[in-house]
Amino acid sequence: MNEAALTLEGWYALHDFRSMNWTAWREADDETRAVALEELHAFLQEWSSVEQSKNGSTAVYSVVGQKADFVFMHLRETLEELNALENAFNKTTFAEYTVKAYSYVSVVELSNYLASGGGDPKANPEVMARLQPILPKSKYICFYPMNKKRDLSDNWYMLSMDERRAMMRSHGLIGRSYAGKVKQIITGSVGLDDWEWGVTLFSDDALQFKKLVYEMRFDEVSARFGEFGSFYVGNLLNEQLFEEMLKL
Ligand code: VOV
Repeated sequence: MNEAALTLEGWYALHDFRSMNWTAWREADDETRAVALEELHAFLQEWSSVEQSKNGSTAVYSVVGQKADFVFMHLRETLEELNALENAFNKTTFAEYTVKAYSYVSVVELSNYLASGGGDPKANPEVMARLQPILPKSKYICFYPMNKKRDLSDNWYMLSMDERRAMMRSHGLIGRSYAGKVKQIITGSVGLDDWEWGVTLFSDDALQFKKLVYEMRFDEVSARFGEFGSFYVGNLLNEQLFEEMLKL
């Protein structure tokens, strides 16, 4: 059997995409809308205190285009916590005015393709910071799921470790040239959701998503083996911006 890459897993991730039912929101009376906004604020504050105590992280973005209106990206230690928080949110009055648009379940993943040194990687604070990342609050987010191809002629999973490592090195070099411009969080989802990875990118310049993804299309690992799902792009929301977005 071919050699599987070794992976390290960190926090579980839930990308929860919602659309607003604007008709119902408009038809709600002022009091109901005020209760709904109050609940939304309480959740945003709770998520931010979880983040401050380093027990997880949450990023909130509006979504541009018709695929959704906003996304909550949550990172938590366990699937139970993710489940509890989505259920708690679904029980709110605010959630009654939202429609589920898409969701993605995965876990923060690092592979050993480019790993250096021995010892217990989880004893390394830099590795732990990558496995349990505090999500950047950059101006823009880009999310898409992807697979590596398993066709007869182009099957990633039939390549030797050395061939895959060489391609991942080239991938990493391109990625590194975007240091300071784009931050990536790769989450593995084999056995968890419909695609093999979730790719979440953060940047203060949305054009850098286009430039990075385009450049990677010419790199062998993406050019030959990359298969991509739908792309979601959005703008950072904080409590104030969320309220403005919901204002009628
Ligand atoms: C912002 C830039 C950036 C940087 C620096 C970067 C670097 C790296 C390194 C060093 C490594 C390998 C070790 C590890 O950390 O796991 C990876 C791993 C991975 N990547 Fe990446 N990637 C980036 C960015 C980046 C993008 C934009 C994409 C989407 C590809 C595209 O064509 O749209 C991507 C995908 C992945 C995936 C799916 C994996 C796991 C592959 C596997 O088979 O296991 N990635 N990636």
